[in-house]
Amino acid sequence: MSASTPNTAPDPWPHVAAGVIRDACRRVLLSRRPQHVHQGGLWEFPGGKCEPGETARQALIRELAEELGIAVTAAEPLIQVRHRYPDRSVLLDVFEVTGFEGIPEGRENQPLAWVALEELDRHPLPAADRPIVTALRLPPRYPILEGGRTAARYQYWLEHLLATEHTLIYWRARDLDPEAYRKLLERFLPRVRQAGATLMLRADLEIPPAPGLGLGLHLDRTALARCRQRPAGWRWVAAACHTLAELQQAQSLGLDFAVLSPVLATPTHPDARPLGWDTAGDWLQQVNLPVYLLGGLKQRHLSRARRCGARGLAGIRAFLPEREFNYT
Ligand SMILES: Nc1nc2c([nH]c(=O)n2[C@@H]2O[C@H](COP(=O)(O)OP(=O)(O)OP(=O)(O)O)[C@@H](O)[C@H]2O)c(=O)[nH]1
Ligand SMILES: [Mg+2]
Repeated sequence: MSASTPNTAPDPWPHVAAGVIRDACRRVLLSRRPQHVHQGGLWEFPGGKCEPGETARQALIRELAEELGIAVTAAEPLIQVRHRYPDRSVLLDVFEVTGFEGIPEGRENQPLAWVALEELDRHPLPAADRPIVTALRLPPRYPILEGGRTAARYQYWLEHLLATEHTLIYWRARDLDPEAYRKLLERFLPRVRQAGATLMLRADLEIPPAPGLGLGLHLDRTALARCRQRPAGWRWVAAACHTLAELQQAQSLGLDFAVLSPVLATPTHPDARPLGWDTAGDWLQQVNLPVYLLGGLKQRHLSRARRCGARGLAGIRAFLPEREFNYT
């Protein structure tokens, strides 16, 4: 069910709207559930069940007025999560509240806490909330470094991305031989760490993990098919997916996020049949993973991608200066 579809009972997945509210320091607001209710005593993103005939957005606005005394003026979809607890199932429709009036207070006497994203692990949340926390820690854009050919151009592109505040970058560079790839990685690492960014590495080169260095692993199709459990030691592990079965495989392995492609036609893969927005949106509803959409997308497609259920956009050309691709 999409965020704009009114809720009609009976629903095997009771629909719940929840909101991520931030303060000026980017901390998020949690409230503690009373002991006697479902998942009692745990912290949660404020919200509650949709009433019959209500959309998730309407429920969000009503619940946050009732529970916190604030008036939501703007909210964007963050992620949908379907989760089966032993005693019930829920469909959580999570929004980032980007505008509100009033000061949040516990109108139902529930304790509130403003928590930095790095501190969220200290607040026990319901199991369904894990992909929500991951989605919050991931940025909306996932640039892919590819087609640079020379070390100098790759270095220039990396600096461009870091300077434009990209904090998650896929170091793919299939046009370099493994030796050149590794050498450049050594050169990039201090810069990436200094910028507080994460560099995702190709899985086929079998570079060992180095915890604490800001590195992640991006599994291509072959690596995903071979993978039996989430590789340990990486900040993030992601998978390139092209089918619903691959998205489901990434989810069941406990990977952190996926990239789904190609959404639109793209000159880099002229033979690949684009999925289109509708199929991509349909598949995204069936998994709980944060997913980036890739393939023929431009920066202007970000809000469409998010409405479709994606965390954001991945791209090669979309994040670099256009003229950089005019060389021959
Ligand atoms: N609001 C909220 N609910 C969550 C989260 N995670 C999660 O599993 N849930 C589940 O979603 C359901 C929310 O229902 P609720 O009981 O809070 O609903 P409500 O605010 O309308 O309360 P009410 O039924 O007492 O009026 C619960 O089963 C709760 O365990 C979360 O982060 N926020
Ligand atoms: Mg509630």
